Amino acid sequence: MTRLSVNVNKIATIRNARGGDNPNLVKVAKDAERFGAQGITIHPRPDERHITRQDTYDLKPVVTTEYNIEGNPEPRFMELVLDVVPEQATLVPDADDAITSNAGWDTIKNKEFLTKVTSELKAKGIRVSIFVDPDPEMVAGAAACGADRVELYTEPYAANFHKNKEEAIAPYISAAKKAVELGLGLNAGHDLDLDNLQYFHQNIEGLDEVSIGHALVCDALYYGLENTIQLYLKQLK
Ligand SMILES: CC(=O)[C@@H](O)[C@H](O)COP(=O)(O)O
Ligand SMILES: NCC(=O)COP(=O)(O)O
Repeated sequence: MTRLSVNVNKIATIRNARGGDNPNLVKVAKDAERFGAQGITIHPRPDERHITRQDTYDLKPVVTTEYNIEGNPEPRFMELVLDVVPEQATLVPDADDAITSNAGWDTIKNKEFLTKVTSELKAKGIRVSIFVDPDPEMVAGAAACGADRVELYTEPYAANFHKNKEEAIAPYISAAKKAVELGLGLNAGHDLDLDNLQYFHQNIEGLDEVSIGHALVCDALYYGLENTIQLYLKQLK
C-alpha cells in the first residue's frame, strides 16, 4: 500500500498572504485526514515563508495519521524536530534562498553529517528518510548513513513525463530496486500530480508513501479538498 501524505505548505502560504488565520492550517490538516489523507507533511523553512515554527507545534496533537516534517537539518531545524517528535523526519539539502527543493543529498560526500543527524533523530524514535536523486549510489549512501527510508526527488520525472514517460521513470525503477534490496523504505515526492502519479505508482515497486502539496492544493481550487484527496487516492489503488 502506498500512503498519501498531504503537504500543507501552500495552505500556510495563502494564510500568510494576509497575516491572519484564514485558512486555518490546523483545520485544513484535520479535514485532510478526515477526507482520507494518510499523513500530513510540512516543510518549515528558516524564513518561515509558509509553515512557521509555531505551526509545527500546533499540528503535533492534531495529526493522527503520520506527521512528516521535512527540512534541512541545520541546528534550528534539529532543535525543533527533536522537540516536536513527529513520526518521520525527511532530510532535504535546501539552500536558504531556494524557491523550492531542487536536488537530493550527496549521501557519500555528506556521510559523516547525515549519519550524525540521523542517529540523533532515531534516538528519539523518529523515522528518518533522506531525500535523494534517483541514483542507486545515493540510495546506498543513505542506507550507509543509517536512514530508515529514502525519498526519491521526483521533479525530473514530472518534468519529463509528458515528453517520454518510459525514459522519465527509468532511473526511479533502478533507485527503487536498490532501496528495496537494501531493506530501506521508499517515499517519493515533488511535483507529483493527477497526470503523473498513477504511472509512477504502477511502475515503482515497494513505494511506501508519496507526499504531495503544490498540485494537490491547486486541484482543490477546482474540485474541492475532499474530492481532490479522493482523486489522488484513486491514483494509488
Ligand atoms: C522536499 C520537497 O520536495 C517538498 O517538501 C518541497 O520542497 C515543498 O516545499 P515548498 O512548498 O516550500 O516548495
Ligand atoms: N516531499 C514532497 C512534498 O512534500 C510536496 O512536494 P510538492 O507536491 O509541493 O511539489
